[in-house]
Amino acid sequence: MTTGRADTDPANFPEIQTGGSLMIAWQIKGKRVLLVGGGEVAATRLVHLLSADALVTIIAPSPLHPEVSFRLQQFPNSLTWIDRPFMPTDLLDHPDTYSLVLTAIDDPVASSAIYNLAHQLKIPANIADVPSECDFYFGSVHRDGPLQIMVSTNGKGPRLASAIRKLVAKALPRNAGRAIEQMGELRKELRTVAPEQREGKRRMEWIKQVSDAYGWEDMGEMTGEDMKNLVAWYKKQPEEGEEDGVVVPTPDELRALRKENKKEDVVQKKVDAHQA
Ligand SMILES: C[C@@]1(CC(=O)O)C2=NC(=C\c3[nH]c(c(CCC(=O)O)c3CC(=O)O)Cc3[nH]c(c(CC(=O)O)c3CCC(=O)O)/C=C3\N/C(=C\2)[C@@H](CCC(=O)O)[C@]3(C)CC(=O)O)/[C@H]1CCC(=O)O
Ligand SMILES: NC(=O)c1ccc[n+]([C@@H]2O[C@H](COP(=O)([O-])OP(=O)(O)OC[C@H]3O[C@@H](n4cnc5c(N)ncnc54)[C@H](O)[C@@H]3O)[C@@H](O)[C@H]2O)c1
Repeated sequence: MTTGRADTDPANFPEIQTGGSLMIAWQIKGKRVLLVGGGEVAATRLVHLLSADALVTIIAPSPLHPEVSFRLQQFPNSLTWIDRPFMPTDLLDHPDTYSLVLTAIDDPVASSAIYNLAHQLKIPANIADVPSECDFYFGSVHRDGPLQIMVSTNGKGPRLASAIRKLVAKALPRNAGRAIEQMGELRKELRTVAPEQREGKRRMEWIKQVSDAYGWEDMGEMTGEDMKNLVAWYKKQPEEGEEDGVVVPTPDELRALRKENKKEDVVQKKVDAHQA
């Protein structure tokens, strides 16, 4: 956040340790990915790709790993299987088809050839187990609805990444994923009732206060009715003073509204009482 004051003391700026990788959440939904190989590692790649709603062409000769066969049945609209080894024309004849190329095959020579073709066509590629032929590495991923946590050791110790991922998952609040899902709903709802650009600052302050004031349990257990009451509360707030006028109900106040009748003036009364 800008303070309006030019602060030039480097001690106030984040320290930078170079030599890492760029950690991003790639929006691959609806885009096509080439996955070469149909074994155990290919099955793990499919878990990541399907979780991200990608479309996947799998090229691998029979037999497939049972999990890969299962995914083909489970996601017939997202997955296509070509039952043979990879051929260079798979890429050369389709230079604009694939957003991403992954290999998970037990053939280092074929792997390198595929990497070189992808490189030539400027398609990002991951060659499982060959860091020098990876434009990006996979990480160890924990998923709970919209919550996605990726642990990477930047190639130093994949098994340790897996161990850290398990530790992190254990330390999370029980319903973190659900609470985040609910927060997404609330943010969406607020943007529809207060879409104007000038509302942005107030809206953000409101969401910040809700995020800070509500525990994970409160957030996870919020009902549709609670959200309507919260949005009604927001709308009843005085607009003057922008973010300074923003007050959120406590979780108890919000729950109390459930039992009372749903007339808007009840919300108005509570807003007034809270601000008094
Ligand atoms: C995280 C995970 C994600 C996934 O693949 O889904 C992943 N490897 C996992 C497991 C795993 N892989 C290996 C073992 C055996 C034990 C060991 O060697 O430690 C185990 C552990 C096991 O099987 O228990 C063998 C291995 N892997 C690589 C090499 C080559 C090298 O390092 O040079 C070798 C040695 C081959 C050899 O020695 O011949 C390379 C890579 N593996 C990566 C990712 C990338 C770096 C990510 C990072 O460092 O954070 C990177 C660079 C490229 C890539 O593949 O993207 C997944 C855990 C998923 C989970 O359980 O949650
Ligand atoms: N990064 C990781 O997490 C990790 C972990 C373990 C193994 N690996 C590596 O990943 C690779 C695959 O491992 P796996 O356990 O899935 O092996 P696997 O033997 O189970 O599967 C290999 C698959 O590749 C297919 N294949 C081989 N040559 C092909 C070609 N030219 N075209 C298309 N398909 C081809 C096979 O038919 C098979 O489906 C190996 O190199 C292994 O060392 C990576």
